[in-house]
Amino acid sequence: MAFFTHQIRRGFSSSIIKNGVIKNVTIIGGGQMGAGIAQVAASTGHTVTLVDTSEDILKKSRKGIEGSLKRVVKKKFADKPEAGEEFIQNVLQNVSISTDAGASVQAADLLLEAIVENLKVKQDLFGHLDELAPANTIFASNTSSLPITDIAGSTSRLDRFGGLHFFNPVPMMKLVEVVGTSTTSQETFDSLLNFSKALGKTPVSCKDTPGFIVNRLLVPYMMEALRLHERGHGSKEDIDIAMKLGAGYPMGPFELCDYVGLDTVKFIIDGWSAKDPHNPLFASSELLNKLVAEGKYGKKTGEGFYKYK
Ligand SMILES: C[C@H](O)CC(=O)SCCNC(=O)CCNC(=O)[C@H](O)C(C)(C)COP(=O)(O)OP(=O)(O)OC[C@H]1O[C@@H](n2cnc3c(N)ncnc32)[C@H](O)[C@@H]1OP(=O)(O)O
Ligand SMILES: NC(=O)c1ccc[n+]([C@@H]2O[C@H](COP(=O)([O-])OP(=O)(O)OC[C@H]3O[C@@H](n4cnc5c(N)ncnc54)[C@H](O)[C@@H]3O)[C@@H](O)[C@H]2O)c1
Repeated sequence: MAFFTHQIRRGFSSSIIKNGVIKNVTIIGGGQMGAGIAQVAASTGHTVTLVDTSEDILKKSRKGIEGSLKRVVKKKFADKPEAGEEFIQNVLQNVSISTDAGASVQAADLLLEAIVENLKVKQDLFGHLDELAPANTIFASNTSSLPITDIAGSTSRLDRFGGLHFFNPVPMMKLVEVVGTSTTSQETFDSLLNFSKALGKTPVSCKDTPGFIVNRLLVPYMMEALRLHERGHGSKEDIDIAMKLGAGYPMGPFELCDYVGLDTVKFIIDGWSAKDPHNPLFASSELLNKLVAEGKYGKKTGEGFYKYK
């Protein structure tokens, strides 16, 4: 059975979002976040098109979704393996993949972006898709740190643009930060909030401030752990153990940096530092810069602060 089709559902000539209820979702970026969001949206009955730049990347996204679904099913259908397998097939049927963002947005009630954490790249993507997408398609970014207002500025749909910030790993993390700008309409904000609930997540409402709520607190903490290590005040292993056993965190800060992606952590902190260079919370880390320069981005590349199989 074909798990995924490469066909775009051309039967829809344009998005037909009804009463602000999001059903068809196009996700741009099939990395750890995009694939995770696609999985959860498809698992909750949404029709998903996942877009990335190459077939190879999308094949990897598909493998990741299948692997994650198997883990979910192992628990959810522990004593009903056949029902579990059926669930997986149904979810996979809800996901199409494509390398053609313009075509895949034609039927989208929601266009959700989860590509690299770079303002210019995000603006270019949204600016381009704004011209191709139906007028009523809602646009949202999963950015970790960039102002939604700045990203939305590349489009002409300022009232239909917001932030939807998910957490990694998406199938496990319950929170979604829903971000409204000064121009996001109440209707759009409500649609995004209700979509988060439909995914089984708990949404919180955030202002368009750097890092929203979680990252504004979490990223400075992670960076301070790196700097503490650089000052020679603790090994990365000891710092990780300390924060897990002494503060009850599921992962230590070095493990978490590797899990998030060191490239993403660097994009976040460099962006904030450029805007507020004297803020010591946003100071850089030589160790982080070195690892990123070496292409060691953490778990997703097989090595970061730690090595992964
Ligand atoms: C920077 C960004 O903008 C914002 C962010 O996202 S910041 C990062 C936020 N995320 C965090 O802080 C994550 C912190 N870590 C955790 O919560 C936990 O370590 C964790 C949920 C990732 C894993 O749980 P843990 O008990 O440590 O490890 P593990 O034994 O691998 O997983 C337990 C179960 O979780 C489930 N699970 C974990 N990852 C999963 C995934 N990707 N898909 C499906 N299920 C998963 C599985 O059921 C797994 O059981 P299994 O091993 O039998 O399959
Ligand atoms: N990693 C996290 O913990 C986390 C959590 C929440 C939010 N975010 C944010 O989500 C976004 C994605 O992060 P990620 O960790 O999934 O990154 P990732 O590196 O795993 O995936 C990014 C994907 O986007 C694709 N891509 C890049 N440019 C593209 C384009 N123009 N068109 C289509 N696809 C393109 C890449 O090929 C890649 O597959 C970033 O903005 C990041 O800040 C990350």
